[in-house]
Amino acid sequence: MKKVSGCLKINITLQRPGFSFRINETFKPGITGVFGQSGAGKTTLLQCISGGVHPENGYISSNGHTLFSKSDNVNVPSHKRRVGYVFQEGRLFPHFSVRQNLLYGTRFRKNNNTGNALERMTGMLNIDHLIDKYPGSLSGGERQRVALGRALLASPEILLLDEPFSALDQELRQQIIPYISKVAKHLNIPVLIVSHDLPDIIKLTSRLCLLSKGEVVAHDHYEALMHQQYLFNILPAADALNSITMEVKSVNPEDGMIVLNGFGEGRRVNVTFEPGVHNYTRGSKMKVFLRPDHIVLARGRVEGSSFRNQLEGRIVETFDEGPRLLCHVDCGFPLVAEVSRAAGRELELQKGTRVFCLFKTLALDAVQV
Ligand SMILES: Nc1ncnc2c1ncn2[C@@H]1O[C@H](COP(=O)(O)OP(=O)(O)OP(=O)(O)O)[C@@H](O)[C@H]1O
Repeated sequence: MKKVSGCLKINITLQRPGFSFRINETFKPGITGVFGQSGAGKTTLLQCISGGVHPENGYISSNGHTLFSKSDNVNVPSHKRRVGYVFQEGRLFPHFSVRQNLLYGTRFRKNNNTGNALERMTGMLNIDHLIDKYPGSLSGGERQRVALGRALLASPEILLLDEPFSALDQELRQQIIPYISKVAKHLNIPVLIVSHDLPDIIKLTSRLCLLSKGEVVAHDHYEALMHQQYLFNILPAADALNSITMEVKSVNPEDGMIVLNGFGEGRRVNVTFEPGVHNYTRGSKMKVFLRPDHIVLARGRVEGSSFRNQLEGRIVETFDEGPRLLCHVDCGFPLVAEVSRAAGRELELQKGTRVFCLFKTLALDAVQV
């Protein structure tokens, strides 16, 4: 696949009855997760990039090429933009077989290794057995995988994925996620993913663009956004996840347990793994995910319990979220814990309170980075 490296620059406005869209952002090569409540303008953003919707003012450029410019009267038609667009429901050509749909994706390829690329793609997405079928006889998940393959085979300069995982079961998501990640790295192009599934997105990227009422309210790394109140105005608190980068300190295959080191002694976290399925080596980096409502806060260490992880820290901020209280805890690295307001009151949890964050190893989800 040809390596291209370039930014997607967008500075546009668009007016609809009751909705103003205004965006001035640069998307670097790599994956950016696009989040926002329903009607925030996520699909409008993707459609402006693909050429399906025309902004009223401004410009869009990709890798230094102008796709749209009001002042220069440029508006490259959709089919001439090197944009791969994968929709929630796939949108394949119904009268084409899977093979023909995939080959349609190769029409812009300049080299002649189409057959190899097709074979690699079908193997990777587990669709080789479907190659002679027609979209009408495929399941939603199968259609989605073919649509993804078709978009990638076109060697796009920009890849847009609109809710790409929603039709896939958990197993297929886990298969495709690393593949999307690998492709994004290899192609080195901007990839924008609209998804409501935060855990899947932050396994792919930590870069998020948050939209609200047609405007970008934040474009930053998830770890930084996690500690901003406005993330919780957009995301339900239950969807938020702690994401911590740690290092493997020791591996114990007998117990299926790895010990990870955070920052400094005493900041160790135990994670389970399946020996034989995953191989971890000392010193490798891991990303650990932990839901705020899977953390128990205690005023002291709890003896004689099954909690393998008890991290001491201090509350740096609290946020009222209706019946819940979000506590931002500094325990060498930042953690957000969610408790009921009643529990917060009884334990007198407030800024400065010393607490222990307790969580089971099984509450953690870890991926190698
Ligand atoms: N073709 C259209 N004509 C007029 N208004 C539209 C059109 N398409 C979308 N809108 C409006 O533009 C706004 C943004 O819509 P958009 O589809 O971009 O939101 P979204 O963030 O993708 O929402 P969702 O998560 O529900 O898909 C909404 O107020 C929507 O009603």
